[in-house]
Amino acid sequence: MPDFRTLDDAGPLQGKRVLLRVDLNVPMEAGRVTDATRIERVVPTIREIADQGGKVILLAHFGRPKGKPDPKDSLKPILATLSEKVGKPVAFGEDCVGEAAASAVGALKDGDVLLLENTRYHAGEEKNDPDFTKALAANGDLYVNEAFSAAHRAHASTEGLARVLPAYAGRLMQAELDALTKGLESPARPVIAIVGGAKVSTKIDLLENLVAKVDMLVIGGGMANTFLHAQGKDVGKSLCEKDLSDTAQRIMAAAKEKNCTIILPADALVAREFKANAENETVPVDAVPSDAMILDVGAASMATIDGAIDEARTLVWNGPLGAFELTPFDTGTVAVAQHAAARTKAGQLVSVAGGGDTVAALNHAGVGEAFSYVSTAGGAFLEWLEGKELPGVEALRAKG
Ligand SMILES: Nc1ncnc2c1ncn2[C@@H]1O[C@H](COP(=O)(O)OP(=O)(O)O)[C@@H](O)[C@H]1O
Ligand SMILES: O=C(OP(=O)(O)O)[C@H](O)COP(=O)(O)O
Repeated sequence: MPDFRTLDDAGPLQGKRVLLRVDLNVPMEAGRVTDATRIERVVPTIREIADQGGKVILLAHFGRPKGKPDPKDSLKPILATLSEKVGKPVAFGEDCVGEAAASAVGALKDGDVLLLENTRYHAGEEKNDPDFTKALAANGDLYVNEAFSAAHRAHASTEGLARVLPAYAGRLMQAELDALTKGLESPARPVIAIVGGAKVSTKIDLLENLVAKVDMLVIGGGMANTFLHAQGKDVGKSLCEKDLSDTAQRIMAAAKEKNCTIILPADALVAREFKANAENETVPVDAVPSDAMILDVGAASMATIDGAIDEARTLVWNGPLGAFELTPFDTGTVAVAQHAAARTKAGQLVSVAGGGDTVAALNHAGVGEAFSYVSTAGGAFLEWLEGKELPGVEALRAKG
């Protein structure tokens, strides 16, 4: 039994304005959604509320616009895919608060669905500002949090609203917590974690706790470059947060103390341009040309990672090993994903992966269905794994 209220406790929804926080931070390319998993996973809840005659008002963020409107982070381009998946037209409000939001909400009939523009267009969102929370709450009778993948953020729409409106966990929120608890509460050992991707500064700190929970930690993607730099290697023009060298060193020391083996790439696929089919070569990580970027792990690293997976009985994975959206820099991520999927199918591995881009990468590798569980969450999943209470979930509990 969950220790917070769920949609089952919300009473009749007919005519109610339901503020439904979802995560629509989906991978996009040229204005089109390239992986709709996060949308598909919230559709049942949208339909459930609409079918009961509730007015569904979707709140979501996109990208990191830093408190100001920025057209490149508009949610409008997502509307077509959202409507298609929901199976009926979804209205759009040009702002999530104020007059634009109020009139869009006022125009809703029972069972209608409305998407409001990016909550992060307002500085009050990330500051969890009480006045901004009040402005959001003005358009709802109740609040349902369905955004497990943003629950590690204590923002107005993920945390604040739960404190000012009757608050409930959505079906996906419930399902994610149930599945992760069942799959990973007492994982079969050894446990291997793979952490890659591009959100280095927001994820690096949590590796310090993670090394105490897992037996092996594979570091790939942009995260690996930061560690290679901390080891004194020249990573050329690679995505790398050089000012986080101390943090990387601290994590390597913590891993040693906790007997967690850190696996960094030994070789890398490098290129001079960040584009598909850019001229590329495989080099050892201590021979990266100063004008090149590491865009994927090399073949020797893939073999090492596959070998480590063979020793493990549980895999947790967030963050692609390379820039998988661009061929051939998807090679490492695809090969390792397929290897993990084969081990899972053979009953030798429990594999749990998550994150907006990681899910897209697994689908790209054709193994989205083959993993034991695929979460919509990346950073939130890793924080949950560390044992941290997620602010978005905690706020729901307080209302329980
Ligand atoms: N070596 C690299 N250089 C540049 N970008 C990379 C590299 N490796 C991975 N990435 C990028 O990381 C992004 C995904 O990172 P992140 O957002 O942290 O993952 P998730 O959404 O799964 O949590 C992808 O867009 C991918 O292209
Ligand atoms: O995409 C997300 O997280 P993820 O990249 O960890 O999967 C969430 O929407 C959170 O976004 P944020 O990391 O900008 O707060």
